[in-house]
Amino acid sequence: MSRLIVVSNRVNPPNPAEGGEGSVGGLAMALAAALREYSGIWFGWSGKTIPEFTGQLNMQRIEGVTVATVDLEETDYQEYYNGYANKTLWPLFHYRVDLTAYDRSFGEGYDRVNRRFAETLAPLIEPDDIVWVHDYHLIPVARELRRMGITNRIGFFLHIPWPAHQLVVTLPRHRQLVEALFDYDLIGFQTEESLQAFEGYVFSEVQGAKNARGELVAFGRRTCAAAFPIGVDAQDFAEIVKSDNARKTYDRMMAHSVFRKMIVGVDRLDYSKGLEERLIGYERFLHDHPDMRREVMLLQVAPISRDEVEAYQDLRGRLDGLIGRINGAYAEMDFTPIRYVNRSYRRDELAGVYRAAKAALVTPLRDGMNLVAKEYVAAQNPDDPGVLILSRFAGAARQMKEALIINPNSPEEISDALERSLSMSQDERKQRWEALFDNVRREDVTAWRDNFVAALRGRPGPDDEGQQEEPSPVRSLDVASKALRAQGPEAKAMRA
Ligand SMILES: O=P(O)(O)OC[C@H]1O[C@H](O[C@H]2O[C@H](CO)[C@@H](O)[C@H](O)[C@H]2O)[C@H](O)[C@@H](O)[C@@H]1O
Ligand SMILES: O=c1ccn([C@@H]2O[C@H](COP(=O)(O)OP(=O)(O)O)[C@@H](O)[C@H]2O)c(=O)[nH]1
Repeated sequence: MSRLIVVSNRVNPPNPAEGGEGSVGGLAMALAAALREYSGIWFGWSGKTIPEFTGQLNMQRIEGVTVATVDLEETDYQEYYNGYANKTLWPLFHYRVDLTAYDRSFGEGYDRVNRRFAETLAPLIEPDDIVWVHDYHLIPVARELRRMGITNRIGFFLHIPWPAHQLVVTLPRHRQLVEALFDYDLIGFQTEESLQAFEGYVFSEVQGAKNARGELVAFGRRTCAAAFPIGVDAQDFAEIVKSDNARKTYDRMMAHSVFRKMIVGVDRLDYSKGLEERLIGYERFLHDHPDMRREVMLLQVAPISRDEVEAYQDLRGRLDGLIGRINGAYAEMDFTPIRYVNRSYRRDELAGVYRAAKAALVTPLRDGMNLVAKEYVAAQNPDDPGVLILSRFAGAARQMKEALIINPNSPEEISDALERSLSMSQDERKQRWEALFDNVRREDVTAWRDNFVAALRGRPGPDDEGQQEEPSPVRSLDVASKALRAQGPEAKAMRA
């Protein structure tokens, strides 16, 4: 059986010093779960910087997975991670052109680090391995590996939205970026919407087409693109919620919210998460429902993220002000409307918090998926579940239609949804939750991984005929979709 080599900027080895938990963020959580059943290698940045890049690999064996990390130079970190990844691509792909910085040095740092990643990774790749690269930090990795003669199957998954064509073209080097994606055998997106936006760019900007096999053809190459919505390890989460730590947290939260219904929000402190809009919606609720004020409290967990980037520092300052204003206006001597914490919590603690909350506010302005929405559902008590309030702009909204779907730009919609969720009958809550949980359980992280890997294995290998074919304008069924439909038992057999 060939090995799976996973490549991502953020690598999440469980840290014994943190009680077995790794870093916060959906990608790391999902990959840790996805790799558990595969014998493979997880390659990426160590999270550390050194004065000069050495390419020295730090290898560790953690719970059956070989983790290989590399340190980056401080300039790499500034230009590639803080720069091109988080000041250019992240805001642009989340529709924040106003926050997007186009600095040539960022692009150079991005290319350099991608080359360094590829050069360090290449010696680890064996002929039968399949390589799966993750997220916007690492789009050019396949191009660099191909330049070094690596012919293995290489797939790419984008965890964040692919934006509309009009936004992509604002990027000075948009063509090179998209061309680099054509060095992958398979490109995965979170949603059909992102897939269509990507195809829209290929058809109208670079005159690409789909061939009779449903492959995208452009730049004299062909690839396959499809949507693979990521999920959570629902089974694992349902177990975690029964653990001692989760129960203790649940009891603590219940004791702290006696006579009150707790509403919860859990997000990295990021402008894409719609935290300001959420708080303004909650303020509107407090204003419009004086009778319910003393019945509720909002717990917002917001671990600091990317704090060297100005837009994140500014957001933090604005949130401090906004929360101070709302608490100042509505607090009583024995009641604080918003409890706000900037530290991160372990999964088992979060599971207890989710279960104690009567409603969850997940209100991103744009989000690739949003795993918190799925974790909240997975953690509920089936006999007395809470209500999920979910932004229509989260990728998760495509699958979670039984949530209360809102537009986060409307304080009234948030306020109305809060009122509705807190007065919803148990029958309605159960009905909605059952449908949501069914989806969270079926379309979990294992299905996501197996579907992607099966589709990637189904792609023609280097020795197959017809790699460079002429585009034909026929738009037919997606090859990846066919692979997905065919993959049930095959995918199971692929687990190591
Ligand atoms: O690595 P960081 O800079 O600390 O940021 C954390 C991660 O944020 C983003 O997560 C995305 O992936 C999730 C799982 O697919 C998805 O649910 C969420 O909507 C995305 O925002 C980012 O894409 C990751 O690369 C980061 O590691
Ligand atoms: O204090 C915290 C806050 C968040 N998370 C985890 O971070 C992930 C956030 O993923 P999501 O897809 O919602 O958003 P992202 O941060 O990846 O954009 C989820 O698995 C959360 O459980 C965590 O472990 N501790």
